[in-house]
Amino acid sequence: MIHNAAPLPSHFPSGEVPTLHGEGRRPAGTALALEGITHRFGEVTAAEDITLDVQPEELVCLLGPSGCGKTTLLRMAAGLERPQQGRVRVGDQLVADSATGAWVPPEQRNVGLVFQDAVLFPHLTVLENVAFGLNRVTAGERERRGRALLGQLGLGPFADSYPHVLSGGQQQRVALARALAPEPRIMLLDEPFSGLDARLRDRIRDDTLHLLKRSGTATLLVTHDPEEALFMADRIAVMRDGRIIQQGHPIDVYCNPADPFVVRFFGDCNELRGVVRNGRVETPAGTLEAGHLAEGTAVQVLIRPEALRVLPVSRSSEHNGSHVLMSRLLGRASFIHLCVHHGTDEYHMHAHMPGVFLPERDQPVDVQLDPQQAFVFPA
Ligand SMILES: Nc1ncnc2c1ncn2[C@@H]1O[C@H](COP(=O)(O)OP(=O)(O)OP(=O)(O)O)[C@@H](O)[C@H]1O
Repeated sequence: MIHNAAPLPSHFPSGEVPTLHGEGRRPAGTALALEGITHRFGEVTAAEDITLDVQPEELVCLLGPSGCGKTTLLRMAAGLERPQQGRVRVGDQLVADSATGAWVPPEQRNVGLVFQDAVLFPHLTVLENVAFGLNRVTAGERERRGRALLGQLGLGPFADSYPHVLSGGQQQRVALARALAPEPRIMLLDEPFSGLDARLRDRIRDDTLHLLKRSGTATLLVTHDPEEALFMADRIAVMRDGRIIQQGHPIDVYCNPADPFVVRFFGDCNELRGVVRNGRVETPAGTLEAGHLAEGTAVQVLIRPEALRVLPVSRSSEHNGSHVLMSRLLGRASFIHLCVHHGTDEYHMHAHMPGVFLPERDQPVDVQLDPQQAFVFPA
């Protein structure tokens, strides 16, 4: 059975992103900790015994499909939702504890919040919006910091404009600057780029990443977009149905997925069935190690399209008959529909090849398998 599935230049030439925090002001200790959070809305379990931390300067992505509970966790960190069970800490401060009823309201948590739709104060200028939360510093310092942040995000010329003259992407950057201005202990970003068109989104993502990293701000980013998580995250926590099913470095999550759901979530793949024989599993494209799985175990095999290398060969009577059904250019890669012969069986498989690689229909091919992009799980 087969399941079918450039950033623009940054504002900041490499190494030129200004620093928000002064040197030596890096915070110590965990920036955010969610401990044993369980939360239900009626029959729906939005969070089930969630434990997650964000370290200083770290960018953690909560990644999962719609409705899995990402926003609920972010809202608990922000203080917009009280956990029915569990604790929340921001820095050293216990801000919510279901056992004792301890509760610190959002405005006292030292968190920065940015949602999908930037909501700016329409009656304040862009600079006044950014300086809004800076009420403990002098007017001069407010203006200096506000202008510095706007400059870092390429919005300096708009400082004295009102929000309605800005594009959606510019408004989103102002919202980011406003949230960053008070130097929060943690930034909480909920799908902040999803309302933007693709090219603008790539650019704002890139600018945001550089700004957060240079400012050393710990960040929890909610996204349903696996590419965004890979681009932004130091650590990814994959969620499904209110649970974190895997967390780790992006490479671990991508290359050592915990289960088929995680593999599929990063992109459609070729799915096959097999059986462990002599510690290995045979597939139409090649043989895979079965790891610790016992002899005779029925398995499912998930093969990413990029795991398949397609080699055109000349037509001959010795060739096994594997051939191209269709080729399409996706842009940076080419997508090839294959009919792969294996014994007396034929399999429809999908391959991704880098660049422009468009073999014609019926072209005989050999297919090679990169085992690092193929995964075996008990069926
Ligand atoms: N206030 C609420 N009342 C009732 N159900 C809610 C409420 N908030 C969230 N839910 C439900 O809890 C579950 C988790 O929702 P949540 O918004 O946290 O998921 P999500 O992963 O952020 O999804 P999305 O990406 O679509 O925002 C969903 O089934 C949602 O319908």
